[in-house]
Amino acid sequence: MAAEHQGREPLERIAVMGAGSWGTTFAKVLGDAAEHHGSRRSIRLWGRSPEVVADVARHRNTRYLGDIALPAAITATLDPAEALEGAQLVVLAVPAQSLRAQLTAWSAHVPRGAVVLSLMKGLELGTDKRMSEVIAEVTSLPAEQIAVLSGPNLAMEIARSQPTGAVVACTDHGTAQWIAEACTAPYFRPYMSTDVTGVEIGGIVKNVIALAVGICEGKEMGDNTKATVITRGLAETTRLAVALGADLTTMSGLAGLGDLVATCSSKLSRNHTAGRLLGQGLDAEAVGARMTQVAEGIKSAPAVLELAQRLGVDMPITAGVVAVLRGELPVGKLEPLLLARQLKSEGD
Ligand SMILES: NC(=O)C1=CN([C@@H]2O[C@H](COP(=O)(O)OP(=O)(O)OC[C@H]3O[C@@H](n4cnc5c(N)ncnc54)[C@H](O)[C@@H]3O)[C@@H](O)[C@H]2O)C=CC1
Ligand SMILES: O=C(CO)COP(=O)(O)O
Repeated sequence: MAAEHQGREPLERIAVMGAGSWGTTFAKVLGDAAEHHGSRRSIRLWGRSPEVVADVARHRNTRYLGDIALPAAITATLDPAEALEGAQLVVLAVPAQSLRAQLTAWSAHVPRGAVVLSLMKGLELGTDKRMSEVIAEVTSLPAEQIAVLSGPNLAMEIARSQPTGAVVACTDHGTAQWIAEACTAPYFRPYMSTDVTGVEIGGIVKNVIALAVGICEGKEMGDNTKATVITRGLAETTRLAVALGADLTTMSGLAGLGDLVATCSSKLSRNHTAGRLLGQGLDAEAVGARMTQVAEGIKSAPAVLELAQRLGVDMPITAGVVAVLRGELPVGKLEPLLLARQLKSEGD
């Protein structure tokens, strides 16, 4: 089926770089999808922990996914070159701030014809680049070989085969379709888009807004407050996305509103959890020490704010979260600061 698009061959050899909660879960999606379609597929998962790699050989990743069974198509290795050899699709699922260094080390092993798919939801500190931009810089691959996937995709729910949607975006529709077909599983429904910027910005900024909603929860505020932060959070996400050339409709889709709602309401979300701890009075350092998995919003928030300021985009919730993270604003002052802003029309 995939061979019908752009002359691409069926997707049989995949490397997934990153054996944390999302990398492992997405590998499972790809394995279950192949099984469902009766296709042959080899999925090589690269991990940096010998314990995790040994566990995956027993079809488990207990550290991240408890007793969930992994499909037989998944094998694991500590050797990035072995994972990448012959891969038609290279899936990246490491923390955003570590991507540039890791991909630089791996890039000689990325097959030239491969498509690289980012699962990451972070903005690079210091450059304010999206992950697709970092991938393009490091690998020099053309845009039609770089794709992103985002949406309301809390890994643990998907690992338990609970149904969800997602968006695969690539400037080349055929590439997006090739990937979407390859990851369509009975519980996973991808949609396609060519709006790479919008899909990435939705995923990046919702983590910052989830920190803000978590703060509200930590301070035991009610649902009106949280709904207001979510809605105005979507407004500032949309302003930034549109200023960067994204499509407005992406923001009301799964990678915009969908992911924002999931992350801001779920106890499974690491960003939401980190926000709750901030709201309870812990400082950013203490929160970081408590987290065992990446909460991308903590590092991405200052980059989002810098990007917005450079573009002249007003992002008051993001600015407040950054001030709290930097220890410049006591968490108790965030609410009065946001409420005391000058009156404006809702559409502005
Ligand atoms: N977990 C989820 O529900 C979802 C996560 N994402 C995104 O996927 C990306 C990866 O997230 P997760 O797999 O959840 O993270 P995680 O914290 O569960 O796992 C990260 C993995 O990267 C590895 N790693 C490699 N280099 C690292 C380094 N320098 N520092 C730290 N870890 C390193 C870790 O060993 C671990 O296997 C993030 O950008 C996240 O926002 C997106 C959708 C859902
Ligand atoms: O991106 C996610 C859900 O779509 C996961 O959110 P957290 O990284 O906050 O856990």
